[in-house]
Amino acid sequence: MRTRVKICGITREEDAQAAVRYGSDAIGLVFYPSSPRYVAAAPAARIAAALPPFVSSVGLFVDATPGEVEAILAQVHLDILQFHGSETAEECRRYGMPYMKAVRVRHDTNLLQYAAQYHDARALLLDAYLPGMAGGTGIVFDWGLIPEQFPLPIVLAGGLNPDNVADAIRQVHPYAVDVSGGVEQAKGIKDAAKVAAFMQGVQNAAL
Ligand SMILES: O=C(O)c1ccccc1NCC(=O)[C@H](O)[C@H](O)COP(=O)(O)O
Repeated sequence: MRTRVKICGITREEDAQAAVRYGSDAIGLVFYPSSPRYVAAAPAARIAAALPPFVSSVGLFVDATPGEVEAILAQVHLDILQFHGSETAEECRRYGMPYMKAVRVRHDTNLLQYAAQYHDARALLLDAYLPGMAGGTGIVFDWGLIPEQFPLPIVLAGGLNPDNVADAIRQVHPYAVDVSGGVEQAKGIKDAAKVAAFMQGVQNAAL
């Protein structure tokens, strides 16, 4: 099965269209006001509405209140929610929508315990741990910390780029890879050539 791709931190329609053009399966919209990749509801709604069928819109939240999430859901078509903070499983479930839980991995992280806790998540997104940063770090974590047998689909994130994504796929065999900084020209602004190179890297993993 082909490794799926999510390009996260999309703030502009042209970047979403480039992601789609080069074969991304999903785009991520960051609704975390402290992020340099934050996108407000109105442009996010336009970006999501312009996606073709079978390309998913993922809404990313970091410890947002239910009211904040509901306000986005009322305005933006989202296919799946991504919780990137310290949300409990109960908090992730409350919207009745498919969700992914991000886990920031460090040497003492018990990933199997997270998988049990968030057993109804569609996937666990594994990202690098960096104190003081919720995500989008551009840092690669030690993929050797991921158990070979894992009960949930894995979305591998953290410092992926066109040069390392094939190795990442060959080593981890994730369901999907997630990239933000590795395909940017500036924070929140994607680089179409890097997007194309990243997608080529994903394909190269299968060669
Ligand atoms: O992108 C951000 O600024 C961000 C801020 C807070 C939480 C999550 C954030 N981004 C998440 C992602 O873009 C991806 O899921 C992932 O972390 C990949 O980022 P990168 O290492 O830059 O490829």
